[in-house]
Amino acid sequence: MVDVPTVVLSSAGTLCIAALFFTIYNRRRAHIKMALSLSYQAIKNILLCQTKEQRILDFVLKNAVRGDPQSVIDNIDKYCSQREWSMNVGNEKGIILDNVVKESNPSTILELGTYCGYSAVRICRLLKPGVRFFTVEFNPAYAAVAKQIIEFAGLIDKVQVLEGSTGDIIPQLKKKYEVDTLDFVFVDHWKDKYKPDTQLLEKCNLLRKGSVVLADNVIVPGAPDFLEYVRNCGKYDCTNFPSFLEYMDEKDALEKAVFRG
Ligand SMILES: C[S@@+](CC[C@H](N)C(=O)[O-])C[C@H]1O[C@@H](n2cnc3c(N)ncnc32)[C@H](O)[C@@H]1O
Ligand SMILES: [Mg+2]
Repeated sequence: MVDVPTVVLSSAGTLCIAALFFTIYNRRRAHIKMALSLSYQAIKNILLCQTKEQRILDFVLKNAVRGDPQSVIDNIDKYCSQREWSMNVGNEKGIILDNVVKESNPSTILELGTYCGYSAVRICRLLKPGVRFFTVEFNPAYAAVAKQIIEFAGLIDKVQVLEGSTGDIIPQLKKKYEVDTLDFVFVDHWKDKYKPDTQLLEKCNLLRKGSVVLADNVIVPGAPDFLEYVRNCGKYDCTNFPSFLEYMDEKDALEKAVFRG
C-alpha cells in the first residue's frame, strides 16, 4: 500500500539533502552528480507516489534469486549504481567489510543503521550458524523494506531488526536482548552519532578487549569527531581502510577501531 505521508516527507527530505550537497559542494563534479540524482529521485517519488527504497525492494523481488544473499547484494548494487544512488555501503567498501568480519570471526554483532538491509545481508551471509546479529533502524519505512529484503535473502532467522534510535536501544541490549559483550560493531548511521554512540557502548560495558568497531563513511560525509576520539583517547588501536564512496568516484574510507579493554 502507498504511504503518501512517507513519500511526501522522504521526497522533501531528499530535495533538502540535494540542495545542501549542491550548495556546499557546488564546484565538485561527484557532488553535482549526486545532487542531480537526488533531485531526480525526489521528483520520481512524487510522480510515482513511491519511495526509492520501495523501488529497490521491487527490483530485488523481481530480479534476485530468493534465498541467495549474493544475488540480493548484486541486484541492489546493480540498481543503485545504474539507476538511483543510495546509501548502502556498496561493493568496494563491502569487500573491506567482508574481510574485517571474516578475520574477527564474531559471535555477537551490532549494526547501527540498517537502511534497506544491504550491509545486514552482506554481513550475515558470512556468519556461521548460531551467531547473533542485531541491526538498529529508527525509520519504520526503511525497517519494513529491510525486513522484506532480509527475508527474501533467506536470512531472517539470523537477523534481529531493532526499531528505534540507537541512543534508546544500546542501553537495552544487556537486559532486554541478553547481550554480554559485542564482538563486532558496524557503525553506519548518522555521522554525528558515531562518537556519542561509541562512548555509550563503552559506558554500557558492551565492548571487551578485542571488540572491533568498524565505521563507514569517515571521509564522506565524514565523522571527524569520531576519528579524533578513537585515534587519540588511548582506548583503541586504529586502522584506516581507504576506498571510495558507494557508487561514486569519490574518496571515502572505513576506520577499524579495536577496543583495548
Ligand atoms: C547509511 S544508512 C545505513 C546503510 C546500511 N548500513 C547499509 O550499508 O546497507 C544509515 C541509516 O541509519 C539510520 N539512522 C540514523 N541515525 C540513527 C539512529 N540514531 N538510530 C537508528 N537509526 C539511525 C537512518 O535512518 C538510515 O537508514
Ligand atoms: Mg555508509
